Amino acid sequence: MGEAPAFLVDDLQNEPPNGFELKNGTCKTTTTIGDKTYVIGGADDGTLSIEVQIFDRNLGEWFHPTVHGTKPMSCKGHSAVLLKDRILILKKGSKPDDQIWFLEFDTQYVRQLQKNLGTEVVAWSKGVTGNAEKPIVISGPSGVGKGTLISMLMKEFPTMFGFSVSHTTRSPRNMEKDGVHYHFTEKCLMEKEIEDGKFLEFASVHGNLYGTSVEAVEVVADAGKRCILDIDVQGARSVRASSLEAVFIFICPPSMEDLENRLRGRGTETEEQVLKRLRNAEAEIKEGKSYKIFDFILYNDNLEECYERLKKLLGLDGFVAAAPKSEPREIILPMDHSLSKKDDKIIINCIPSDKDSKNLIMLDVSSLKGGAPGRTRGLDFQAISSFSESLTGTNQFS
Ligand SMILES: Nc1nc2c(ncn2[C@@H]2O[C@H](COP(=O)(O)OP(=O)(O)O)[C@@H](O)[C@H]2O)c(=O)[nH]1
Ligand SMILES: Nc1ncnc2c1ncn2[C@@H]1O[C@H](COP(=O)(O)OP(=O)(O)O)[C@@H](O)[C@H]1O
Repeated sequence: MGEAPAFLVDDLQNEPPNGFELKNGTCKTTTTIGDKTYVIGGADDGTLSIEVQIFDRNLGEWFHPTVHGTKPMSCKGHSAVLLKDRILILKKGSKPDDQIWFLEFDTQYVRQLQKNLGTEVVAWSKGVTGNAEKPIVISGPSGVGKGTLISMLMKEFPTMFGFSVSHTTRSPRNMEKDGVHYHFTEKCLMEKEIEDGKFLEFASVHGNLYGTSVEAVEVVADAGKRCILDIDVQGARSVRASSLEAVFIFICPPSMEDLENRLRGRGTETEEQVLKRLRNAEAEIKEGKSYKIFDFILYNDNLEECYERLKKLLGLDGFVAAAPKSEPREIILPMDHSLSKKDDKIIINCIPSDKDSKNLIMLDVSSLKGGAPGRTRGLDFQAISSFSESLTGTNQFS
């Protein structure tokens, strides 16, 4: 709860329209939803983040909501447009990949947090154009050949697939590099990050903590690649229960004897660790074969044959590795622009710097996907030089 500056209370009690930019030099906007006005803007305390305050018009009181997600860095100004369950923020004078953000106030993620915490919650997510392909979850007992198959796939299709780098509290093996094979971390640090909602899933496996951070999956999609997750059966179950749509593949050994030989042959575990992994393998194989979690089971008997079957089920048999995908389209929003909204289309009217430039940009928000704690994907941009009468001239934010 806090005191509002007098000028702000005056502004707010006059019921400003949504998207209203407060004229006090603080680059703040207001958006009213029911009895609450969300004031969004750069912090006045010299920090580089955009702050959110809520003015409850009924009570005439201010409060700070609990803020989740990745916060945007401060900017020279922004515009705000109210959508169904989130506020679209267009940052002015920012880099193309940092212009569009969403402040969620009524998404499923926010509602769940509100229920758990019993406080007012908002969550930030960054807006990204285009969609991500469904991630591929690969599971199976230790030593079955998951890592080997994933390496083969990434080697043959380097521009198509990216690996989700998990966090783990186990120690690195000889050849393993931090940030490449795993993010090697401390238990207390990882537990704190799990509590902060930074993990999509986590599990205790063979006596260590492993987990997939939301960021690990998002950075792969940001690079325009399909994400591969190498996680245990418990983790696969958690992802299956989450909102992330994925393809689930279980890799099964031809026999326990083969599994034992591979594990021992790899020579990366102590005898005690080998025995623990073999004990856990029995339950994992039972669950994997039950088809409750997995869409496909692949038997890794002959490695080359198994790899061919993996490629086939991913639609890659006979596929010639493609040239790198083109860079995502980018549009630079000028500092000076005005906005209008009709249905799911937002028209950004740019004040042109030269007369030949296209001065209308249409932002389509009809197919938004995802959101906090990750990115909001599915945005589409189109530069247009003119637009139909029915859309221009409106200056309403609804
Ligand atoms: N739940 C979960 N399991 C993971 C994650 N990363 C790795 N694992 C699983 O943890 C288990 C042990 O992995 P690791 O220590 O690399 O040993 P390896 O499987 O014998 O190579 C394997 O079943 C992995 O699939 C993760 O982020 N989440
Ligand atoms: N089909 C196979 N036949 C024989 N050895 C295999 C096969 N697939 C993998 N291996 C070997 O088994 C060991 C374990 O494979 P790895 O990919 O590390 O398993 P995981 O990642 O599932 O723990 C490695 O030494 C690998 O070279």
